[in-house]
Amino acid sequence: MDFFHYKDQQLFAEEVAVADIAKQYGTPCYVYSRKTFERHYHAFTDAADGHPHLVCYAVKANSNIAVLNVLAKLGAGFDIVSKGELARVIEAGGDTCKVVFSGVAKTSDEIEFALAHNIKCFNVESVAELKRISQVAHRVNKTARISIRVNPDIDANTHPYISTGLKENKFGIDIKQAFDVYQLAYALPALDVVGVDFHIGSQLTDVEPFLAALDKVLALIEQLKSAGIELHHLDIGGGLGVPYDSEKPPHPSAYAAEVKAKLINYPHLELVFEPGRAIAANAGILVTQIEYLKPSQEKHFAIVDAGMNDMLRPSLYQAWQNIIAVAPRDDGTPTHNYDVVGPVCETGDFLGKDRPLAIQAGDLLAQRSAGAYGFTMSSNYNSRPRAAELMVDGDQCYVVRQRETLQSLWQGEQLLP
Ligand SMILES: Cc1ncc(COP(=O)(O)O)c(C=O)c1O
Ligand SMILES: N[C@@H](CCCC[NH3+])C(=O)O
Repeated sequence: MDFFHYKDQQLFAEEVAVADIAKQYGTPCYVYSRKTFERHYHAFTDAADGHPHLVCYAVKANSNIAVLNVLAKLGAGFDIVSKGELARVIEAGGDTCKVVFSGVAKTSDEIEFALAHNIKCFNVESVAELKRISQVAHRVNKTARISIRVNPDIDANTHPYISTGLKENKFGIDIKQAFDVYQLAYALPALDVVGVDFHIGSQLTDVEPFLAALDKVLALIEQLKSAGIELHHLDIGGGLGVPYDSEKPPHPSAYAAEVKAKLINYPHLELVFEPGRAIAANAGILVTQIEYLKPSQEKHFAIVDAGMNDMLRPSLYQAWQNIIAVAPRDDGTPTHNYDVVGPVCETGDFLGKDRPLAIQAGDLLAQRSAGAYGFTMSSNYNSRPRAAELMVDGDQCYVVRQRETLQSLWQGEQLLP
């Protein structure tokens, strides 16, 4: 069941017509489905059932506080990468004791803030960071729970910009050095070594790289065990892909089943997941209106009111996301292959290329799979106010972030005296 579906030639988000949302709140806008967020979260918790687990939703995918609140109410934990994301989790009513803190550049201020909120664990990405966490925790008289994020040097077979588990990537500590780093962690004050972590990349469509990384990490766990170091949790990161096009990533249940099979001898090792995209991507669409059609000898352009500042993924990663008509026409309008382009003054400003569409100026389009890394990667480039975010829940639609005002574009800026 897709909560974005057609009824009487009209696209609906749950029980609300997307055209009505666009009419009331304007375009471009992001429209999310609460039920989809809930279903995707439960896909992970159901899949992990039978093994101790915690699903820490990766806040970076979609950090709207209504989204975080929906997940917090289901008992989710959160994977954060900044003080700002932790502040959002707190604002959304999330339980900070279920927060894991990833990222290569945690500042002392961020570490102190996270300690004050008693987070579950720091996923440590370098020896220098380990020492800093120890120092800060010692200074504020707290114990920091830590896990080493290892870099297993596994090719995730994904776009190079979102691959994170190769030697040449900046993330994690080389798994070959991990044993020594654990020894160091034991020797440093104010640290409690609780886990191990890896995250090898995003939009993985195959379970094999996860399992290859897991094998390496289980070997490390064994090595640590024989040295008397017993870990409480294993964090396998996020990264599970979604079907944007014809990809066939494993369902969370198939993925978790294979992971659980590997953990058969570790019934007490808590399994932590950090999914972002798999929960959020297909829980949202970006709705945009066609301003102009511009046929040229070479191309048909559909010029829409959403640009790369609203949705960066196609420009940044040449990512493909489906673009569909909100009200498909059956009035004989010809179908052409359109480049769907935005208003931003960049040649790379497009939502999709060569899309067969039967459209007229003024029509509404929806870009699918826009719930993850859509609004969170948006900007004010070209002084464009960021789009509104709306969440549908059954037959209700709520504004969960208002469209930015013009004044907000220069808020905090100052003229010289
Ligand atoms: C450490 C970490 N955890 C989790 C995620 C979430 O990844 P995804 O959205 O692919 O599930 C990311 C982003 O790639 C990440 O860097
Ligand atoms: N921003 C990326 C995912 C990056 C994940 C963060 N490590 C995307 O849109 O696909």
